[in-house]
Amino acid sequence: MLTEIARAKLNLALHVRARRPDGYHELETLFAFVEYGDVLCVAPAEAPAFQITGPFAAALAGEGDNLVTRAAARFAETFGGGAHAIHLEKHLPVASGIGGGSADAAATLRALAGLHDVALDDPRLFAIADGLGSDVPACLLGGTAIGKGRGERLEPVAGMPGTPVLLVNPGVAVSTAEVFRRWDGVDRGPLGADPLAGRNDLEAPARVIAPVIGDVLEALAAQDGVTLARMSGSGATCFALFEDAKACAAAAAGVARFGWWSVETTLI
Ligand SMILES: C[C@](O)(CO)[C@H](O)COP(=O)(O)OP(=O)(O)OC[C@H]1O[C@@H](n2ccc(N)nc2=O)[C@H](O)[C@@H]1O
Ligand SMILES: Nc1ncnc2c1ncn2[C@@H]1O[C@H](COP(=O)(O)OP(=O)(O)OP(=O)(O)O)[C@@H](O)[C@H]1O
Repeated sequence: MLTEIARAKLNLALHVRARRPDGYHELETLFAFVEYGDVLCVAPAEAPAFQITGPFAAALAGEGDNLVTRAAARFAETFGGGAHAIHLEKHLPVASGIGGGSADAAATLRALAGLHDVALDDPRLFAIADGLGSDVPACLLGGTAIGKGRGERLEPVAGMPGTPVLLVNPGVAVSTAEVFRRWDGVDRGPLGADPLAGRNDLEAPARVIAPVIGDVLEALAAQDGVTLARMSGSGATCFALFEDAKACAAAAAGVARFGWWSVETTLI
């Protein structure tokens, strides 16, 4: 059996540059990952089996089309390897901008590659990831990287490992497609030399759908020791980076009264 952590993805900055004829948008983003994530266990089995447990399992109950089983099916079509029993422990809020489903799909591919001696840099694995979603290649790479195109043109860059992060989600699921549809079409420029000085261009359209995102950002920005507070992906999860773990813990206590989902973790 192989266990993989499907770590949450953050877009430390996300610049939307243009809408393409295929309906997708050209992005420039700084991807980073945190320690915290879903837990995926994969073992060879007589017949395929898939089980979801954990705090956010209910949000996926009844959805036949999980990204985990889709990833496993694509892997089997390309590499064979027989049936597997897969267990997903769902800790990340669903449809929340931190790429939970994408991370699960990438963790599935990594686990199956490990079980069947497929190299993680095999281009066929990357092609499967690319076909499953815009964030899946970045999750397969799993480290800090600049993403261009739909997010699949990746260039690894130095990260800030160990930086304390507070994730906060106000409990509103936001559809990625709808947020992109509401983008105003204005190209506000590329990621600069310091991507942290950038922005998340999806924040404004996401706030129209879920105004509570503004409350989350305001609460995070007001905490002591915050170096950056921003929304991730298409929302509604927001993150704050802190000078030290003590400030992060104090901020977690500071926002607890709102009753939002929150997790203290670190960048990898
Ligand atoms: C917002 C981000 O999370 C930033 O990392 C990603 O761009 C979204 O990645 P994802 O959830 O894997 O998204 P996908 O499943 O590929 O696309 C969902 C929908 O979002 C829209 N979409 C997504 C990515 C992109 N570059 N442009 C888009 O317009 C499309 O309408 C698409 O049908
Ligand atoms: N294993 C999974 N975990 C979460 N969502 C899944 C999974 N499999 C399929 N889905 C579907 O994918 C949709 C998007 O979920 P996900 O949590 O990946 O969104 P997200 O956090 O907004 O991602 P992104 O940041 O990539 O936009 C969900 O609404 C759900 O229907």
